[in-house]
Amino acid sequence: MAAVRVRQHVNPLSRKYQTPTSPPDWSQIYADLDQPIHLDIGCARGRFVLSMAQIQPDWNFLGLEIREPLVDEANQYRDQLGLGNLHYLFCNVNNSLRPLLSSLPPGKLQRVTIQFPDPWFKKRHQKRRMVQPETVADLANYLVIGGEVFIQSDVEAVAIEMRDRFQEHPAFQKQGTTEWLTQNPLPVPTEREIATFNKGEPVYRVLFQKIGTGD
Ligand SMILES: C[S@@+](CC[C@H](N)C(=O)[O-])C[C@H]1O[C@@H](n2cnc3c(N)ncnc32)[C@H](O)[C@@H]1O
Repeated sequence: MAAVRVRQHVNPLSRKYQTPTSPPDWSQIYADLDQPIHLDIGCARGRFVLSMAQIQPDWNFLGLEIREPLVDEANQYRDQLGLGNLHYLFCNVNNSLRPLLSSLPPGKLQRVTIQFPDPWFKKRHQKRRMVQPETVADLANYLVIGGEVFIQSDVEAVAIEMRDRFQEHPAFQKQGTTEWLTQNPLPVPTEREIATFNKGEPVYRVLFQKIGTGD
């Protein structure tokens, strides 16, 4: 399937993206709603969850992405492959995460990945970054105890900011004793991860576990 061409970056604070996405009827989406859910935030073309859904058919995978043409293309590809445990949703995570999480079957969100989010280097653009304190609080509310959040970036400052935001929340505990994980604990690299590896550049990775409610 030929890949669609889309803008590389969109501004999540622009007026176009301020209407939160309405959650779908999940029973119409997944073949088995009882399976644990893996949420991939900022999934782009979604190849990571596509492979994961094939490797782990006993999980349901949900990719969230703000560039709608990529979501449409990914869902078409999913349909061609007939995968009943994978879905992609067009949304702005910064205003749709909470309504989406609250609509999921309770107790099923077990794994979250946030991988190579757009860095928005300029100070005045940093409000556009995906992992804001509210993002962490929402994930703390809806992940199951023992659930995991895996984050990675090729931009050290972005990785530090994400890591610190999760570390500051009492519901989350960083796993491992080293500052950064040396290996990806998941069996599939993302497209951006492969590109970074091919350039010989470092990746900064952290795994968190939800250990309590944080109240
Ligand atoms: C650099 S790409 C990384 C894609 C993929 N995770 C990877 O590692 O290859 C970041 C993605 O996050 C998406 N994104 C950025 N802000 C978003 C937001 N507020 N809501 C949903 N997706 C967003 C971008 O459109 C882009 O596709």
